Amino acid sequence: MNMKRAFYIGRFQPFHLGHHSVITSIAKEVDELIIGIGSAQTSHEVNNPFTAGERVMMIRHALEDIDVHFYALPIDDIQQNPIWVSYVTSRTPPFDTVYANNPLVIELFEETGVMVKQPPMYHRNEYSGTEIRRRMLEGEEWKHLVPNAVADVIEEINGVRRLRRVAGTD
Ligand SMILES: Nc1ncnc2c1ncn2[C@@H]1O[C@H](COP(=O)(O)OP(=O)(O)OP(=O)(O)O)[C@@H](O)[C@H]1O
Ligand SMILES: NC(=O)c1ccc[n+]([C@@H]2O[C@H](COP(=O)(O)O)[C@@H](O)[C@H]2O)c1
Repeated sequence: MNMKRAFYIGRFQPFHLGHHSVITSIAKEVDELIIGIGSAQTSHEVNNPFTAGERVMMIRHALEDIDVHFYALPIDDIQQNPIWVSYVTSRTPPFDTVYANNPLVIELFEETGVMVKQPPMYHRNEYSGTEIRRRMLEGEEWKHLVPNAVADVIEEINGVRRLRRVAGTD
């Protein structure tokens, strides 16, 4: 069995339609996709409102329509960048390709000889976690920027109220 397996990491605070588009494209190129849920230890912060478990739930429901076998795995941050790639690979199934746009992620993987592909950005001004959290805080429309399943999860966990409370605006 020679599976083509790739790794894609983000904080997914929240998982939005930009991520969904990237994963739809990657799914056409690989047999399996490992989705790393980065900074898994953080939640209840203005820039990181959702827990790792909530982000697992968002991804699981949002990808029900996508034809790829995926693993969504929470990955805590560590203090030492030089050993981060070993740390990641010790917690994931083996993979041969990384898809990333984060410059540090690209640098760390390329230094260890892993191939990194940079997916194109989709409507980056709107499909952005920062923009979606801003809209939630300001009471503006945001649900059209995430898969319907993600909007449902955020409603179930009362995510907007949490964000406003931790921001001190509620
Ligand atoms: N609109 C988009 N199109 C394609 N890729 C995206 C888009 N938004 C984010 N990405 C990529 O997805 C990966 C994970 O991103 P991340 O979870 O940090 O989302 P983000 O929208 O950049 O969040 P934040 O604004 O909170 O930093 C990164 O490699 C990032 O560059
Ligand atoms: N030393 C480390 O723990 C380390 C190094 C590089 C990236 N990361 C994580 O990878 C993720 C990258 O995702 P973003 O593209 O959403 O920033 C983040 O959660 C970031 O903290 C962690």
